[in-house]
Amino acid sequence: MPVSIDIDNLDKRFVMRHTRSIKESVLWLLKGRRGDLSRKFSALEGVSLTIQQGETVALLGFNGSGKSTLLKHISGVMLPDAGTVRIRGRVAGLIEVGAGFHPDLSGRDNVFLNGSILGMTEKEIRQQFDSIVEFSEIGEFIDTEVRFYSSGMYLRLAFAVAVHTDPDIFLIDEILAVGDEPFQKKCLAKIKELNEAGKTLVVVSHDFDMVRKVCERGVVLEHGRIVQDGTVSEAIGHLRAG
Ligand SMILES: Nc1ncnc2c1ncn2[C@@H]1O[C@H](COP(=O)(O)OP(=O)(O)OP(=O)(O)O)[C@@H](O)[C@H]1O
Repeated sequence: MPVSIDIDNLDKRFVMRHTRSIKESVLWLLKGRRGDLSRKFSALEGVSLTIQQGETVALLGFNGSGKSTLLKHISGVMLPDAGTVRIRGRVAGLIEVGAGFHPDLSGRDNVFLNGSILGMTEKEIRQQFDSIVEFSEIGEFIDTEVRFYSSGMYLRLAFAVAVHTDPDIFLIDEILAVGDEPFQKKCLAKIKELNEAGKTLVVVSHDFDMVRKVCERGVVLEHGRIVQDGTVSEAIGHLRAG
């Protein structure tokens, strides 16, 4: 199987922002602004991961362990401080509800906007449009500005567009949680269908039941480092053992 995602020695550091007391700030100014008021910390450190085409991978870990940051690097919306991420094929990501949507535009216009961001041509979007709207079950709200959508409605439209882009790699961050149960079931069935067609899937979730249903491999992150990489059951076992 060819490699789908190849991550080598990835580092990402963020500035830790602190609110400072007036006294601390004045002292800092009096000392000639010496020293740094902000501290950096590593959200990802030396992360290397190779995912083959067609694999289903869950990124697991406690809050703040770096899962979403890693997914954002795979999707390309975030750039590393060091290391490389190599991707083979088209990536579609459901990473933040509403990302890639313009609030002042209707659902219809956003399908075209989002579809083109995800690499579809206008002709492809026109051909798929009815099927996208049908999958989303948005109905007549398709001509409403999306600022009036509920988070579940956003998800429905975003998911519908993403699966119609024919992605080679599908990334999902937690957001299925905002869908109601029937829609979640429909999404899971669609995800399975994509995987059976040989697509690669990377999921970030705290929902172990869902993760067990869709993923075979489990990668556990702890303080920005990979501490376990095996079957999804082994990964969940590792987390439960604390
Ligand atoms: N844009 C950013 N600027 C500064 N710090 C950030 C930024 N994005 C994430 N972080 C920090 O990086 C760390 C990892 O965050 P991340 O969202 O990747 O964790 P996570 O494992 O997805 O957590 P959760 O399970 O809570 O969603 C956290 O400490 C977070 O505060």
